[in-house]
Amino acid sequence: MTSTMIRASGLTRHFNVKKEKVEAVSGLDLHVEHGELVALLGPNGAGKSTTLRMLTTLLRPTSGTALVAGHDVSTEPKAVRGRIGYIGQGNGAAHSQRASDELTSQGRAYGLTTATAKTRAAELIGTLGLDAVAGRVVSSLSGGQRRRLDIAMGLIHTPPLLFLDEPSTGLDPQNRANLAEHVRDLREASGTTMVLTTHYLEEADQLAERVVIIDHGTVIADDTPAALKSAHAGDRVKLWFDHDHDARKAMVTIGAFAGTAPLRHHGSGVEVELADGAQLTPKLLRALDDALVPVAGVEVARPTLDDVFLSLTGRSLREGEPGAGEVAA
Ligand SMILES: Nc1ncnc2c1ncn2[C@@H]1O[C@H](COP(=O)(O)OP(=O)(O)OP(=O)(O)O)[C@@H](O)[C@H]1O
Repeated sequence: MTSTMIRASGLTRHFNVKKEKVEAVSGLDLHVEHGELVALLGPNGAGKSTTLRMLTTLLRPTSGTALVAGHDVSTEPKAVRGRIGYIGQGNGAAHSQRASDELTSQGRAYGLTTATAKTRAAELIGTLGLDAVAGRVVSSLSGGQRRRLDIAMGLIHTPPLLFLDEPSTGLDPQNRANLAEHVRDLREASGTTMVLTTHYLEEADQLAERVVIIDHGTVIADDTPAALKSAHAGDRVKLWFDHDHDARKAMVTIGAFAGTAPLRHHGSGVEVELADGAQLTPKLLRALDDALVPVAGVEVARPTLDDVFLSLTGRSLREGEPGAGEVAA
């Protein structure tokens, strides 16, 4: 049986910055069912954290409504807070308590008895792979361990709904993968509904069952990663040529072959989007051969969520990252 965990309608939040109105979130709608793992994905400043802060009652909406775990965030904030866990950006102050004690204290703060808090802390230490460091002071933990402790802190009172604001920001790829694995295990073991924000495309793709893409404070797409990719992006075929003039010549053949499919040209590389790359690439190579354009290399890649974002907005989520949008030679 499913039931609605979050129902937000027309959620809006403005900020006044030096007499100018910043519309951080504008008319955002979001539904999350019990047991789902949903990622809010979007570029910097898209409004993900502001959305999370409204859903967790840390910030009042300017307008719109949100029911979270059955309660209204504006009129029943206390009831909402008792039913959720929230792991914000940069939690985990450098406390001098031992990790296990920190967790037990947090449980006591939520009204658990000492015995229950200790049992629950031990369970979470096990699930999150913190056994080896449970007796160490929190300030001595690594970034990845600290982040897992943050998650344990957010789950100590066994909330049915957990919010994680950019849980893996600042972690290296290995720790990011490790954290993702723990989040998945936790969810499988407990059935906790989870909503996380991220600007890591791979994280959203691999971890979430549903990805809600946010841009300029509003939802621009909402579906499973696979459905988003098949609806908004085809396969990416990258071709390399020995000379720039070959690449330019190839553009003519490819343009005629692929019709209106988007083309990107960078130096001696060309990128083309084909609905079925596996089937059409050999035909494309034959067409280039017939046109006497020698191809130096080819690669067919399945679309990523970045391709989806690009197709929806004309921008890359990776803008600003080295090599973004280029076809490497
Ligand atoms: N307290 C605030 N005062 C003024 N402007 C704010 C405040 N909080 C957020 N904003 C602005 O609202 C917009 C959305 O910010 P938000 O932090 O929600 O984005 P985000 O998607 O979480 O970005 P990031 O991925 O960088 O964390 C940004 O333009 C930001 O500068």
